[in-house]
Amino acid sequence: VQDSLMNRNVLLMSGGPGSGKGTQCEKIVAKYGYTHLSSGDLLRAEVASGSERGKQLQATMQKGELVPLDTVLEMIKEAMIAKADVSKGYLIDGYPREVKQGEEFEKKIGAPALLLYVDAKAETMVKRLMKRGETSGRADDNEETIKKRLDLYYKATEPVIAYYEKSGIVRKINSELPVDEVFAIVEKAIDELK
Ligand SMILES: Nc1ncnc2c1ncn2[C@H]1C[C@H](O)[C@@H](COP(=O)(O)OP(=O)(O)O)O1
Ligand SMILES: [Mg+2]
Repeated sequence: VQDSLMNRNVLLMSGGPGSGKGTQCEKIVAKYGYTHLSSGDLLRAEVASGSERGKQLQATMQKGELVPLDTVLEMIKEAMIAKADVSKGYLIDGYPREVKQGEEFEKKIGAPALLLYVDAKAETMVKRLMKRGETSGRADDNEETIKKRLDLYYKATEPVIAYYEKSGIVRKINSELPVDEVFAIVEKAIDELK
C-alpha cells in the first residue's frame, strides 16, 4: 500500500451509468479541490491516443463489457501518483466495477474513506443516457449498449456496494433529485469526514 497516497482522503463514487457520478464529481472538485479520476475517462483517453492498448480497449468498451482488471487499476494508480504533490484528496469515479476490483484496490492502493452511492431508477438512467447520447459523442451512449451496461451494473457493480457496507463507509444518495439537491447531500457526507 502506498503511504504517500493514503494520507489523503480517497472517495469512491459509485452508481449506475447515467446516475450522475460525473456531474457530482465536477461539483466536488470545484468545492473541495479533490483530484477527479474517472476510470472511463482514463480509458477513453487511452483509446484517443491510438495506442495498441487503446485499440483493444475500444473494442471491449463498445461492446459494453468491462476491461481487464489490472489495466484499469494500473491507470488509476499512475494517475494518483502523478497528482500526489498537489492533490487534497482523490475522487475515484466508476471504480471498482466489480468486487474483485475492490479487493485489488485495497491491496494495491488502500482503503477508501467514503463511498458515495448515487442511486437512480433504471428508467431515469436510461432517459438521461439517451439524452446525453445526443451530444456526448460516446460510442456507448446508444440504446443497445445502454441496456447491456445497466444489466452489467446490476450484476457486477451492486455487489461492490454490499462489499463496502461491511466497513461502514457507504452513503446512499438519492440522485433522482435535481443536481443541486443531490450535491447538498454529497457535501454533508464529505464534511462529516473531517
Ligand atoms: N440529478 C440529476 N438530474 C437530472 N439530470 C442529471 C442529474 N445528474 C446528472 N444528470 C444528467 C447529466 C448527464 O447528461 C446525464 C448523465 O450524468 P453523468 O454525470 O454523466 O452520469 P454518470 O457519470 O454516472 O454516467 O444525466
Ligand atoms: Mg461518468
